Amino acid sequence: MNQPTATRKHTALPKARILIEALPWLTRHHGKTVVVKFGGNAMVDDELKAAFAQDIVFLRHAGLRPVVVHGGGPQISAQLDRHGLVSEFKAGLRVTTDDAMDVVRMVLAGQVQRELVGLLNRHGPLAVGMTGEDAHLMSATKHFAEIDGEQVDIGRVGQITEIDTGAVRALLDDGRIPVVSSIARSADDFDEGGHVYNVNADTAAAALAVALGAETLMVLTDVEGLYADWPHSDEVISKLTASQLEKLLPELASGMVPKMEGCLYAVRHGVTTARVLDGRVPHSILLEIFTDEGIGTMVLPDGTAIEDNDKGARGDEGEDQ
Ligand SMILES: Nc1ncnc2c1ncn2[C@@H]1O[C@H](COP(=O)(O)OP(=O)(O)O)[C@@H](O)[C@H]1O
Ligand SMILES: CC(=O)N[C@@H](CCC(=O)OP(=O)(O)O)C(=O)O
Repeated sequence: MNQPTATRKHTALPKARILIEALPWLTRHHGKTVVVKFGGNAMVDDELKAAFAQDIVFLRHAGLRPVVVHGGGPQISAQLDRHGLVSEFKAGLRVTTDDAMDVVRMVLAGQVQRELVGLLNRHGPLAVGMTGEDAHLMSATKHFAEIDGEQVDIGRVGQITEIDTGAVRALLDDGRIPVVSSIARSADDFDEGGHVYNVNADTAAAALAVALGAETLMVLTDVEGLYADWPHSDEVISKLTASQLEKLLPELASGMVPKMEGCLYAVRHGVTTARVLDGRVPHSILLEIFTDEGIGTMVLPDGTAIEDNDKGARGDEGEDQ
């Protein structure tokens, strides 16, 4: 009779330790806003998406204010393909014709966002989906890609000019979880209304994190973090400062460009840490936050001490050093 009780107590100890490890983090971040970008490449299967939703709901119940910005690049490409439209990227951004824009909007707002809202709301009436068009959340003008010093027209790709955080803040104050699709309303004078722009989701997440005065930006993708010498090596850079990242930017390729530019912009404009995490690892958000090990790449503002092999410093996010 006594034996099973003793065994139960014993096996519960590591779980209790994990919760205790999280206590300082929870205390410090209570009430803080965290923007989490869920990349299309990280939405590998239903189990991972459900685990992502659980992590976000956990953050919300732990007293944080999570905001989700989602991607959907591969999902858009698949749908364009079904419509017989080709996917072309320049400087990491999708060349977006007017026809492609309809598909982008349909997939992001009508498919990916709806699925995430549904998964989050399995846990209660928490998530509310919106795009940058709603309540003027994101306004944008036409963005030209810079390639070899030239400004290249890549269609209906937008550059965010203004963010009105009113609706997102109201939802957060109401205990909801905003789920944002990276489509912006046009702020161009020649557009008489109704026109929208396709904004890279990493860029949108970083801009929203800054506008909300978020504590943390987390970017979930399909690699372990920022590789030092991609594609030749899989050595992940675990921590780097804004200046160190700035020096690396010209060497980065494809989807990592807007991702790391976004992280740099965020930490240069008041966000305390920006992290790139492997979204293919189930519960990567909770692992990063609630254990001392930490995974992925952390970008810190300049002037923050980076102590290698200091696991405690990871958990503490470096602010207090
Ligand atoms: N230095 C680098 N470190 C890691 N990944 C890199 C690097 N440079 C380019 N990449 C590429 O960037 C991809 C992630 O960007 P992207 O495909 O846009 O993902 P997401 O859909 O999550 O936004 C990786 O899968 C990898 O192919
Ligand atoms: C302008 C531009 O490139 N927009 C992206 C928007 C979606 C996105 O960014 O999705 P991921 O985060 O999954 O890559 C696109 O059309 O693919």
